[in-house]
Amino acid sequence: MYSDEFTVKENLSLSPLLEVLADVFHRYSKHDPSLEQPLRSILPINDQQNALLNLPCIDTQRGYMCVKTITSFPGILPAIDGVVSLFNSNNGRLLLIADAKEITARRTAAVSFLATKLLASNKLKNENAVLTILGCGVQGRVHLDVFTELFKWNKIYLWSRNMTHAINLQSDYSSKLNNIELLENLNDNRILQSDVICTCTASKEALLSLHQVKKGVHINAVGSFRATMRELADDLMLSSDTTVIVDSKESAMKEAGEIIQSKAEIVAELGELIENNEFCDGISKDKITIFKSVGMAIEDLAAAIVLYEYLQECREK
Ligand SMILES: NC(=O)C1=CN([C@@H]2O[C@H](COP(=O)(O)OP(=O)(O)OC[C@H]3O[C@@H](n4cnc5c(N)ncnc54)[C@H](OP(=O)(O)O)[C@@H]3O)[C@@H](O)[C@H]2O)C=CC1
Ligand SMILES: O=C([O-])C1=[NH+]CCC1
Repeated sequence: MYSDEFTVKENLSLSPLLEVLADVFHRYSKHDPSLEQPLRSILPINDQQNALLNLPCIDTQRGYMCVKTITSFPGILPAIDGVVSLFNSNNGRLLLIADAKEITARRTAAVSFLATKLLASNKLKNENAVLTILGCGVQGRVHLDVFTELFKWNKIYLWSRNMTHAINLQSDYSSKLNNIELLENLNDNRILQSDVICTCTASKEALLSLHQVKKGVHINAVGSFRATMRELADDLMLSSDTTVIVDSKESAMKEAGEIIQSKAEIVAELGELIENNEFCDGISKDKITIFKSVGMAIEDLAAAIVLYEYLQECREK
């Protein structure tokens, strides 16, 4: 069975995806032996900018194995291309090949939302909550999709290095949302009003420093996945007001530019927060929480399982 990007978009529902993501993250951080995920390989191509990535994992509890093979060519749109292959872990049969662009986009934004729910649940109870998205490429767009499908924000600010991309995104949403405003630069004081910020860029220089954000903000830092990339400045990473959470400690220490360059302490993995109300409720409302993700194979596995099982159900009807 092959699912192109439109099939993935139409059939990958967020609610079951969030449930399976929470389960695999929890089991990953518990070192559950039925879930195996080695560190992914990132092979740089020639100029070191472009890369070939391979992300495998096995989940014998659910009975699936998955491998995603993608290229990352930041100068050519779409920057990410490739496929996700899902197998049966009991008999080795190939079950599904799906477009990796859409799976990567949606599962990454879903993970950012899961982190927001766990680390900033108080913000999602606030009717006046403000969301800011920096970077209006594929990830910025899908973060806007997912974050507005799952929560009603009072105000949304968009910024992109090339303002045309932010203007286009705002205009594509104009019939659905009338509360989106554009930020012309990153010194705009409106960033200081943000309760949740998603940074979705391929930047190599910090875009956000401590003075640009308010106390208690939650930041999902999505963009960097190489030691040379970063979106957040050292003062933000290292402030005593900041708590840093990552998707995987092993991956973050090898791939996340902000962590490698600042040497910030990682307080926990996202999976350690699941079913851990004590930790989540114990975060003071004045703390800045940063969820730094680099992306993991188990996220693609979760998305492929949800998609495959739904398509099978439709076939059987
Ligand atoms: N954490 C995770 O799990 C995942 C992370 N990623 C990473 O997220 C980032 C965005 O991916 P995606 O949206 O697919 O890529 P796109 O190529 O679609 O978008 C790239 C974005 O980065 C911005 N950008 C590039 N360079 C700079 C810079 N120097 N300063 C500021 N902004 C910059 C672009 O701005 P503009 O177009 O306005 O110039 C654009 O908004 C990438 O680094 C990607 O590798 C991707 C998938 C998963
Ligand atoms: O997890 C992922 O697929 C990626 N992370 C950074 C580039 C692609």
